[in-house]
Formats: sequence, structure tokens, C-alpha cells
Amino acid sequence: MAEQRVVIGFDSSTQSTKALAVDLDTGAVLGQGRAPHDVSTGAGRESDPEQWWRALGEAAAATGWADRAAAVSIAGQQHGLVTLDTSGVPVRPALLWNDVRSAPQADELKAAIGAAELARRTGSVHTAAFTAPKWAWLRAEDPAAAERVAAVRLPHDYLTERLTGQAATDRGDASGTGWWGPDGYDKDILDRIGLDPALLPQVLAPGARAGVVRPGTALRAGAPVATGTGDNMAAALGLGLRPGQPVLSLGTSGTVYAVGRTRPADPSGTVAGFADALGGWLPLACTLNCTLAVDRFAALLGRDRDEVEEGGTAVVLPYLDGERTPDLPGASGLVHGLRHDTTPGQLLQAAYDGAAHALLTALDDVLRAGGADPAGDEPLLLIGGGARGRAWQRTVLRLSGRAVQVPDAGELVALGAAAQAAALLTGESADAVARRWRTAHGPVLEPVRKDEDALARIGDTLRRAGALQGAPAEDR
Ligand SMILES: Nc1ncnc2c1ncn2[C@@H]1O[C@H](COP(=O)(O)OP(=O)(O)O)[C@@H](O)[C@H]1O
Ligand SMILES: O=C(CO)[C@@H](O)[C@H](O)COP(=O)(O)O
Repeated sequence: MAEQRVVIGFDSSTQSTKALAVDLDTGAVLGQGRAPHDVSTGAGRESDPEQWWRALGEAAAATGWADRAAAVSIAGQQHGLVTLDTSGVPVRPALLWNDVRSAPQADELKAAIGAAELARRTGSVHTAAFTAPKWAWLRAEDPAAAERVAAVRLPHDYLTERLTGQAATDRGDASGTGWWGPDGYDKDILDRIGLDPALLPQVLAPGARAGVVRPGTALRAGAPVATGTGDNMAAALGLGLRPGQPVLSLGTSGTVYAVGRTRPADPSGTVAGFADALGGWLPLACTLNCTLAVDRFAALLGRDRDEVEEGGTAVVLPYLDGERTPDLPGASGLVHGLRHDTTPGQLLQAAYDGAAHALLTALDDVLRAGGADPAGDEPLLLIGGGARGRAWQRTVLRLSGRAVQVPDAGELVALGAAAQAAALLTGESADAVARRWRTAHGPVLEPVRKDEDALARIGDTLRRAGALQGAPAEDR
């Protein structure tokens, strides 16, 4: 009998590291692991990269397959700024994608280069989330730390390098830095933010091998390691996405995306023109406030997260962390439209609606940006921790008017990384591996009538809340 080959895929995301050990032939998940991360609260959002590395080892061990892994790959939260000294040790905690302190530096880049030109060169108009303004923030606010930096990495690059000893990244995650375009690193942007390109890793080709596991880690020494990629790009692989199939991910961030045939360049900044991990594109819109914001409202109301009630006039803009879509980094949570008869359940439902609004109103633009027809009838694939929630499912049905498919498989990011690892061994493309594993299989929820009234109420509140939420005068 042929020997069973098992690959391990990792998702080093905002709140935790998740690992899946997967049978290369059948796609069966044979073991799982998870270890939590700490994220700072207060003005910024920072995490310790050393903790991610320890979490990766713990999650790997918990799968029960770490010392037998045939191949490995690591996907990670996008955009984070990891700074290393000459010994490869983090100079300071990493600045995460949802840290909005770099908003002024994003504005400076926009003013200096212009939104349309940024979109043309990098695919995206920079917000505080992107790595480029984070580096500019570090130089301005913590120059002593910036001086000590000998290497700059994204979260997944840092972990891959700890595993292999090789400094490498991939085009998917590189496309979220704001200093990369299809021709490579953008020297002009790097110059403007004072970052020496020699500090950056090489961008490897899709399907390439980053190296092999070096001795002394939790994983089998000598196992080949794929490039890894950003978490959204990995989920696209993990679902085996074909162009035009829309995805909505409900996690710490909310994201909506589709694989595109054409390279996106949206000067309005709503759609980020990311690259995917295969040579195509991944137009995407992202919010900062998703499952955590809704769970906070449930806690404030003393309710279970599914104890919602539809109806009423309440509107919640749940921008507890500031917001990125719309680009309102200085915003805070806002409740509007309360009446004597507003119930706690209606208020909680309004928080769900407020969190889903920007994602679902960006969906058509995302599809168009990648050359797909927004009127297509592909079901919306619902993934991420929130996808299991009854109230989330119902909210997405109501506000999208589309059929919604909930894959049986959880952890699509880690599955995508596992598919990338498998592809190293079989020579297939990672998305083809995922399709062979039937990862997207799951029930399709029938569409319901789109709740245009709720969408209009939220849109109206958003427009009128401009000054309170720190919108620039011209947008009010
Ligand atoms: N059954 C559920 N209903 C609604 N939300 C859920 C459910 N299970 C988990 N979550 C939410 O999922 C989130 C974690 O999602 P996940 O995709 O793992 O996050 P991330 O990858 O950003 O770390 C948590 O914030 C939690 O609120
Ligand atoms: O910033 C983005 C996408 O541009 C986020 O989607 C991050 O990649 C974090 O992802 P999660 O930890 O929420 O999965």
C-alpha cells in the first residue's frame, strides 16, 4: 500500500494561528491545531512576532503530524510590518493591518503621488492598513527603532524565514505592501518613505519553493516549504476559486473578493487591487470592524450573538476600531434612529447590518474590477469564523439578495496553504488541488428579497455622519 502523504497548512491570522494536517490524496483533514495571539489595545494594534512563531510550533504539534509533514506552507494576516535587526530578531512588536495610527502617512502618500497614480502603479490607493505608510509612521514616531532595522518582512515572510532560513515572499502578500507593482518593488515609493529595497525579501514566482524546513523546529527537517501568501489569497486558493465567484469572509476583518481576469486599479480606493498567489488578481474590499465589533455589541447588550430581531429604525455604524471601508480611520461607533420601541435584539441586528453594509455595497465593484459581471448568479461563498453564525448568515442573505454557500470546511486559509504545500509535491496548481479536495462543498442557502430599506437607512446615516466621523470636508 502506498505511504500516506500529509501536508500541513498554517493560517497565522490576527487572533490566532491555526494549523491543518491534510491527506494529500483525499483532502481529508487528519489533525488540527490552534494557538492564540495577543493583540495590543489602546491607540495602536501590535503583536509580538515571537509569539506567532511559538504559536506556529504549538499549533503544528497539536495536529499530531508535525514530525511527519511531507510539505508545509504558511499563510498570514496581510500588511503587517515586521522589523528585524541584524540577528533576525524583531526590533519591536509588529504593526498590524488594523492599526490606524499610520493614517496621516497614508494621506501624505496620496497627496504626493495622487490616488489615480497610486492605483495605476500598485493596484491600490493606500490607507493606514498598507505596509508603506506603517514604515513611514515608524520612521516618524520611533526613529531609534527604525534605525536598527536590517530587514523588513510581512507576517508570513517572517514565519517562512524562521522555518527555512530563506528571505522570501510572494506576489499576493507583496501586493498589500503599497510598494509593489507588477514590475516589482516601486523604487519611487520606497524612496519617498525612506526604505532601502535591500531590506526586502525576494518575491518568488507562484508555485515556487521557498526552501526546506531547517533542523530544530517543530516540523520535520528537510520538508519542502511553499512560498505561503496573504490570508485572503490563501483562502482563494483553499476554495479553488474560479474568476467571478464572489467570497465574503467574516473574521477579525471583513473582506469581500473574487479572482479577477483583469488587473484592478480603482482610484476611489474602495477596491484594493491585490495580486493573487497564482499570477492573476484578487480585487478586494476590507473592513476593520466585523466579528469582534458585533460581538462587542452583543456583550454590551448582554445578549447571545444570535439573539437578534429584524425590523425597527435603528442604525449602527460599528466603527469601534476606526474604519477602512469607508476610509474613516478616526471614526468611532455610532448609534442612530433609536425610538422608545427599539428592542435590544433590533439594536444587535443593526450592528450586524452596519458591519455587513460596506462589504455588500462593494461587492459589485469588486466583481467589475476583476472583469466579472456583477449580475451573475454565482452564490456568495461565506467563510471565516462568523460564517457559522446563524445571525451572520441571515444578515448576508438579507443584505445581498444572493444565494449564499457555506462550505462545510472551516479554516479555508489554512486549507489553501495546505493546497500550496501539496502543489509542491504533485506539480498541480494549488487551486486545482483544492478543487480535487472539494473544499468549497457545502449547503447553498436560497436567496431572499434584498432589504433595500435597511441598506438605504445605513447609507443615509453614513452620509450625514460625515463630520462626526472625521470625513474630509469634500466628502461631506
Ligand atoms: N458561531 C459563530 N457565530 C458568529 N461569530 C463567530 C462564531 N464562531 C466564531 N465567531 C467569530 O469568529 C471570529 C474569529 O474568526 P476568524 O476567521 O478565525 O478570525 P481571524 O482569522 O481574523 O483571526 C471571532 O471574532 C468570533 O467572534
Ligand atoms: O487587511 C486585510 C486585507 O486587506 C485583512 O483581511 C488581514 O489580512 C487580516 O485578516 P484576518 O486576520 O481578519 O483574517
